[in-house]
Amino acid sequence: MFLDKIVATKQSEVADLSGRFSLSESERRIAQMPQCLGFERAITTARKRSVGLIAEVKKASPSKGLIRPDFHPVELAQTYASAGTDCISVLTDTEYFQGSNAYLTAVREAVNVPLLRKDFIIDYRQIYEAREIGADAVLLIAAILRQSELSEFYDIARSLGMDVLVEVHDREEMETVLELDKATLIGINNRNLKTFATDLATTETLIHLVPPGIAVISESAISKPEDIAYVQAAGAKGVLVGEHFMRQPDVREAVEQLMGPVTNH
Ligand SMILES: O=C(O)c1ccccc1NCC(=O)[C@H](O)[C@H](O)COP(=O)(O)O
Repeated sequence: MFLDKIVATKQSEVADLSGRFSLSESERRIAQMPQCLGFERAITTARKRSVGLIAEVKKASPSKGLIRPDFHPVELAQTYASAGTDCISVLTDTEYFQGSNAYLTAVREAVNVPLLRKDFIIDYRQIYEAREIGADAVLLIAAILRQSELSEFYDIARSLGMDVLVEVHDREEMETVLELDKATLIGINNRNLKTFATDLATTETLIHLVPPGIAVISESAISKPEDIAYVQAAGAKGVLVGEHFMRQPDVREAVEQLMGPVTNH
């Protein structure tokens, strides 16, 4: 299964990271960094439109291969920022998405928009690394973590001042996350990470399980205003969009066409 392959790659990357990671050194460097920008606040209470937008900087993917050959992460992030994007997701995985930690750091220096490190976190050291490279939030994927790991990693991220987007794709994952009673921001991924099949109805089916007070982001396979209307009607407070924007020559226009004008909510 492809997700197992990704996790195996992450295990070898983490083995490498472990060799150069010092907790005390990382804590010392983080203590000297500015505070994180409020990712969750930006996509929920402070969002610029009735549906919040996390726009993704994504060069390639396992399901689609190379998506944007002419790829300039900083320019893309600046365009997203000027188009009124609430948050930006930057893929840092190299092997499968042709992303990079350096892209996130460069984007951090160029825009004043909260940033999500989009990667496959399986070890606490990756959370410290996320903070050090400039992330304001991390993604925790329920499909690849035990409940105890979700809990531990959630607490570590929060202790470092970052917000957490906890991602689920099915009922069992949602129940695991809700039972934990920590997540205030849940991403429902419309893409099955094991088969790559996408279905927006995933958001509509799972959102019914979410109690009030938890904001839901509908992730993946969103490309039309009707898709936005559909997940909004289901109850999503925001969307995460990558491939659709990456395939457009004029990204700013694509954001405006998909999301409509900024209304400051
Ligand atoms: O995008 C993939 O092919 C993929 C495959 C395996 C694991 C994760 C994958 N994508 C991560 C994401 O969740 C998306 O990048 C994100 O939700 C944006 O989706 P989209 O708008 O469809 O690019």
